[in-house]
Amino acid sequence: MKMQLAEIAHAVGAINDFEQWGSVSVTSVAFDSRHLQPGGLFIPLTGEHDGHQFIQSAIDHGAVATLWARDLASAPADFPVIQVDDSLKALQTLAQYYLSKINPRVVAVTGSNGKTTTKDMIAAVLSTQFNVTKTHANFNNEIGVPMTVLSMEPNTEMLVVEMGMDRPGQLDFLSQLVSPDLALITMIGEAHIEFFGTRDKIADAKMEITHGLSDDGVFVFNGDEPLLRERATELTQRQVTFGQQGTDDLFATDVTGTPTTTSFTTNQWPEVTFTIPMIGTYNVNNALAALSVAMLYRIRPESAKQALATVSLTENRAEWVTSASGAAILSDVYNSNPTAAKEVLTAFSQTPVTGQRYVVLGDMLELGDQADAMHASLASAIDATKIDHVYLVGPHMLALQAALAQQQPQLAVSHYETTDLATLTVDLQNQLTADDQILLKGSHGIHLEQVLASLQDSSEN
Ligand SMILES: CC(=O)N[C@H]1[C@@H](OP(=O)(O)OP(=O)(O)OC[C@H]2O[C@@H](n3ccc(=O)[nH]c3=O)[C@H](O)[C@@H]2O)O[C@H](CO)[C@@H](O)[C@@H]1O[C@H](C)C(=O)N[C@@H](C)C(=O)N[C@H](CCC(=O)N[C@@H](CCC[C@@H](N)C(=O)O)C(=O)O)C(=O)O
Ligand SMILES: Nc1ncnc2c1ncn2[C@@H]1O[C@H](COP(=O)(O)OP(=O)(O)OP(=O)(O)O)[C@@H](O)[C@H]1O
Ligand SMILES: C[C@@H](N)C(=O)N[C@H](C)C(=O)O
Repeated sequence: MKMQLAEIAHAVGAINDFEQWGSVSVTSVAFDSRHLQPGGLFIPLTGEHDGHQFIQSAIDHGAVATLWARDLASAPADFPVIQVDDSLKALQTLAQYYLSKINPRVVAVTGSNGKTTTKDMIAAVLSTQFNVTKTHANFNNEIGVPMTVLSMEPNTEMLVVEMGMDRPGQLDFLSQLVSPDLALITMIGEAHIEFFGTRDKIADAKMEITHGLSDDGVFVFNGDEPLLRERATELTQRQVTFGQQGTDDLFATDVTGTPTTTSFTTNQWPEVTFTIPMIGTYNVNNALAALSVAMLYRIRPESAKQALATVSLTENRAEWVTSASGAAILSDVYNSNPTAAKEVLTAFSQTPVTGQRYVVLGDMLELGDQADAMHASLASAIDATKIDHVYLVGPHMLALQAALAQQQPQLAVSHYETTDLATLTVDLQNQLTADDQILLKGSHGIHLEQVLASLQDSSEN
């Protein structure tokens, strides 16, 4: 971005006299002082601590100005300050102003699973024809979405923004903030069901992404999900469905896979075989979502094919890496919930291996009073004839351990507390050989990425 401080001050409704600094040029924003770039505007937010206390760090990292939601007397002397009532609201207001200034077409993506993967795929296919800005990593909430908007270069033509939620009303706010031209829902699972109770209520909350959709906008969704089909009938906007069934506008045919790629054709372009660098039929759905957007924005299928084949994906989403001992690790450690865990367990169990197949499953969080039943249900995706040892982490996984003991008593199963990742790591390091493969899957809060890092670290093995 490139704006003068006077323009920013007017946009956010500054309550102090900023005129003396009006010509200061701002080229980026950051809410973490450690991420400030020279020319940046510091936006102090309040988390466990108050961000205002890091103003000197922000200045040291190159900040040329700061928002300030505290008394001016506490602000740094002789430094450009824009005083506001609420810095988070100011961030969001500034983003809305900047969005109207750049005026890109906006594609908004949500869903219980697949948001980040689909966002990356959509950005890849659109980038063959447009200047695209997309959400960085998983920046998808009331802080992440405005940060994404403000990361746009002035020549941005398409903004692909991921929207997350774990409470009703959050997507309504985010959708109204960016007024999408295209709203997309990948699927309805069980993520954060603790705060909703049923998948119906999750579907209601996900549909909020259409609240900011323009009248001539388009709603794109997984047509294989009845909860979405029935809710889509209430919309007046144009709709496009994708999925694996012949009733969808865009559906896959002839799906084939290898451990590292999945290929498919579609009803819309039967002569074109698409290949994605990912395991799992579920990722075909993410690619179909992206191809639906490509179709709507008239991207040539050959261009979309090339873009998907070389898509740059966010790490730790069914990503193959190698352990220090040479074993193949399927890292799916960013997050977990029942649908996601079953999908990746099924895909992993089908990959050819010369050695052993191991699975590490961390607790799935935010499932509420359904947690134990949902953890036990993973047993249906674990086949003792294909998996040699299951390592479980967390209190909820005790329910799965009990289910496996009852249903497949011959299967080797170990359980660890969430505070016991070091012991699990040593046990795995002692077990893994170059012929083996291992799946790591668990909720963000279980931090299996620590186990992953240790397994990859040759100095530890
Ligand atoms: C409020 C905030 O800023 N949080 C960020 C903060 O975390 P924390 O509270 O621990 O900060 P501190 O108390 O340490 O510091 C307070 C502030 O001071 C800043 N600061 C600190 C030290 C320093 O030296 N200099 C500083 O300037 C600091 O940055 C704070 O602003 O810091 C963490 C580290 O930087 C951030 O990770 C944290 O950011 C939170 C998680 C956040 O929301 N970040 C967004 C950009 C984002 O989109 N993050 C996504 C995850 C979003 C997510 O979880 N989505 C859910 C669905 C939506 C749920 C929604 N209800 C929600 O709450 O998010 C999903 O399922 O996908 C991401 O990073 O992946
Ligand atoms: N279409 C899908 N259907 C079911 N599961 C999926 C799908 N896409 C991805 N997953 C699973 O969800 C995991 C997370 O993928 P991704 O990060 O793209 O989703 P997300 O919605 O952004 O997740 P989060 O909300 O946790 O950030 C994947 O590693 C995979 O296990
Ligand atoms: C990443 C964050 N949005 C999330 O899903 N947190 C839950 C509790 C988790 O850690 O899985």
